[in-house]
Amino acid sequence: MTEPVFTLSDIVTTVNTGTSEEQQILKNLNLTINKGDFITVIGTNGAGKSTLFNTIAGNIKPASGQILLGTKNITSENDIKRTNYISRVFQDPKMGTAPRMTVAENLLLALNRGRRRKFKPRHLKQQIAKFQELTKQIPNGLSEHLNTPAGNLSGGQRQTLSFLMATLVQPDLLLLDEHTAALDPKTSQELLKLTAKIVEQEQLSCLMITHHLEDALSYGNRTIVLNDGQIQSDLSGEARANLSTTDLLTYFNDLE
Ligand SMILES: Nc1ncnc2c1ncn2[C@@H]1O[C@H](COP(=O)(O)OP(=O)(O)OP(=O)(O)O)[C@@H](O)[C@H]1O
Repeated sequence: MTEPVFTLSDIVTTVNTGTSEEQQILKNLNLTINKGDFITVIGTNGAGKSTLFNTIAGNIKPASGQILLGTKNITSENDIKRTNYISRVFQDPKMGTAPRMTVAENLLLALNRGRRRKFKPRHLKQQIAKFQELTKQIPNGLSEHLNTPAGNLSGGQRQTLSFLMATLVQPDLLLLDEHTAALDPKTSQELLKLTAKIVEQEQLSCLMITHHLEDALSYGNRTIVLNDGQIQSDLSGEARANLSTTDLLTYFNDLE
């Protein structure tokens, strides 16, 4: 039986509230995310995808509506508190890692997420073998750079590190905000494959924004189409399996 891990009910998100520029971005949006759902999110520029993620992560407080984590109402919890159970990977490889800390130190930081633990060199030593295994999963040389500061990594290596950090301690919800868009095609596909592997292995619940319709259909078990601040379509099962990218493109164009 499926159980909701995250529920958005009647979410209204406005920007520039109280000014003449006030604008409703999310318009009574409803979404239920079940345990193990890997949902790809598509939509035209300005449809509200980033605003949806900002609302889920607590960066923007909705004007109305309710956000539930399981059965717990977290609508008023701030973004910092939500990092204990929501992980996010951004498009920009520079976000999500500490540039002056080494790869291994960054991973240790991620391993200690939500725990009050002081940083000690012996803790790092205890984890090195694990970190080596973890980084070896992708053939981009990250495993040979455990002692390199994150700021000196290539974009692909740094984004892999961000992704591994986001999933090292299992989050209740993983948000992938076009996390492979800034990478070259080969590196992008490698990271997408690693994403699918880890999401499945760890049975993570995940939302992934993408502009690649092929990726939107080939990864995950559900695709939602966002249009003008609402979920226009929620595709899964046979309906999704039978859809080609051409069908989806037509569909997509109909929205504009
Ligand atoms: N802080 C803000 N102030 C004013 N307008 C905003 C703000 N945040 C978002 N918007 C507007 O809300 C709309 C939705 O933006 P959002 O970034 O969520 O779209 P998106 O679907 O992620 O687009 P893209 O694919 O281009 O990244 C856009 O019209 C945008 O200009």
